[in-house]
This record gives sequence, C-alpha cells and structure tokens, in this order.
Amino acid sequence: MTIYQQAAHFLSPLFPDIPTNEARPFVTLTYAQSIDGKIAGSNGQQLILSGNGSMIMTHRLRTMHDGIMVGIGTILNDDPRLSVRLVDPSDPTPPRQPQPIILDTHLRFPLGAKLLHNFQSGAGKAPWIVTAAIDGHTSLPDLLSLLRRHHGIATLMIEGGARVIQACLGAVGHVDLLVVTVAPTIVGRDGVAATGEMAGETTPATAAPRFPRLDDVRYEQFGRDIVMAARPAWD
Ligand SMILES: NC(=O)C1=CN([C@@H]2O[C@H](COP(=O)(O)OP(=O)(O)OC[C@H]3O[C@@H](n4cnc5c(N)ncnc54)[C@H](OP(=O)(O)O)[C@@H]3O)[C@@H](O)[C@H]2O)C=CC1
Ligand SMILES: Nc1nc(O)c(N)c(N[C@@H]2O[C@H](COP(=O)(O)O)[C@@H](O)[C@H]2O)n1
Repeated sequence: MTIYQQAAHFLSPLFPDIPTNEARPFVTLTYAQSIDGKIAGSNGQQLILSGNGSMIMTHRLRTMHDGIMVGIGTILNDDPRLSVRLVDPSDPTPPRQPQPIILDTHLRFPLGAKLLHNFQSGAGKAPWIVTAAIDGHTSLPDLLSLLRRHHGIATLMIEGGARVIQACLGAVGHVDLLVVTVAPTIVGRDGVAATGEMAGETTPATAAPRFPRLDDVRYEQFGRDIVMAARPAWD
C-alpha cells in the first residue's frame, strides 16, 4: 500500500457519505502537536512537526472538505497556502481545493499573503475574510450556520491556530471529528500549547468546565508520527 492509499484508507471511513446536518457544516478540527502538546515553538515560531506521511494525510483531509478555516494569528505567523499539493502523482485528476476562510475581526489580513498569490496563480480559491464580531469575536455558531445555509459549505476543516483550537474545543458541540497528528518531538515549556490555556464553557450544576469526551477513537501510524481520530461528545 502506498502512503496515499494508506491516508485514504484511514480517512474515508471517518466521513458520512452525505452530511445530514442542515444547521451547520460537518466540522473537522485538526492540528499537529509534539509529544508535549505544543503546536509551535517559542513566540509562535512555526514548526514542521508532521513528517511526510502525516502531511500527505493532512492534504488528503483538506481535499475532503468544502472549506478550510484558520484564525488570523496563523495567517500572520505562518503565511500558509492552505491548498492541496501532496497528492498521488499517479492520479490524473487535479485535487479539489477547499475554500479558505479566515477569522479576522480587525481586518489584519496582509495583502502580500501567499493565499492571495495562490489564488492569482490559479492554485487555490480566493480567501473569504470573516470580519463580523459580537463582543470582539466572531461567533462560531453563527458563522457555521451562515456557511452552511448561505455559502454552500457542508464540510469544514478547521486547522488552528491555538486560540481557534481552544475556542472550538472549549465550547459545546461545534466539532464532529478531531484529527491530531502527534510527532515524536519535544518542544519544551516555551512552545505554544494546543490546549494549555483552554477554558471550557461551564456546566451549570458543577461550575466545572465541560471539555469533550472522545468517542470512536482510532489510531494510525504514518511514518514516525501517530495520527489519532476521534469524535468529541459533550453529552
Ligand atoms: N501545528 C499546527 O498544526 C498548527 C500550528 N499553528 C500555530 O498556531 C499559532 C497561531 O495561533 P494563534 O496565535 O492562537 O492564532 P489563531 O490562528 O488561533 O488566530 C486567533 C485569532 O483569530 C481571531 N478570531 C476571530 N474569531 C475568533 C474566534 N471565535 N475564536 C478564536 N479566534 C478568533 C482573533 O483575532 P481578531 O480578534 O483580530 O479577529 C484571534 O486572535 C502559530 O504559532 C502557528 O504556527 C497554527 C495552525 C496549525
Ligand atoms: N499537519 C500539520 N503539520 C505541521 O507540522 C504543521 N506545522 C501544520 N501547520 C498547519 O499547516 C499550515 C501550513 O500550510 P501550507 O503548507 O502553507 O499549505 C500552517 O499554517 C498550519 O495551519 N500542519
């Protein structure tokens, strides 16, 4: 089995054939972390944590979604392309590119961003910049509903960064699938923690944060990395 086939074999069963939720997209939250739970180095320095195999898996995941969303912090720090590039060279069909969606309340998106060059060169779609805010932040439930009902986004991959990951896992019921690559690397205490600063919505009865339980957990080794997929549940 090639690495491309392995990625398809691992990911395909995780998706329902047709998303049935008409209220919001099917949401996959994904990121790569070190074994000490860090997604970036000190001062947010971008780290290449994933090896080639798990990166191919991530690109396969991208092409399985209508949209790919990150926070403006990731754009300013990493200048990502968010496109599908690592595809099976024996497949003649060009990969489906997801729609980039950026959470950017204060319109800080830089005009020199690779995402714009990508679009201009035909390598990706023009990014959508989400500026709407309530109390200073975009409301994720409102945005998800809007994307599903009015913009044709039935499947959405959320790729970080730290604040967005924490917002997704700290609020009840916005994520259907969690895919985390764990790389055999130690970053240390100055790195950016995936969930370290996480504050969850509180349960009225106990005033304790309601972090999700992880159901239907699956693991797969890609090269030196372990990829975990699970379904978060808040009930
Ligand atoms: N290893 C990995 O897989 C990945 C690592 N990273 C790393 O993550 C770091 C970036 O993370 P971070 O700085 O936290 O930035 P984020 O990418 O999480 O963006 C956060 C910003 O998004 C805007 N935003 C708007 N609405 C929301 C909302 N509802 N919830 C959360 N944020 C919202 C806010 O800015 P505003 O108020 O201006 O709108 C906020 O400050 C980088 O170091 C990058 O390398 C990033 C992605 C993946
Ligand atoms: N899967 C994965 N592994 C890593 O090691 C990473 N650092 C990331 N980061 C995410 O990918 C974006 C870069 O994407 P492009 O290669 O430019 O398309 C980066 O901004 C993070 O969102 N992911």
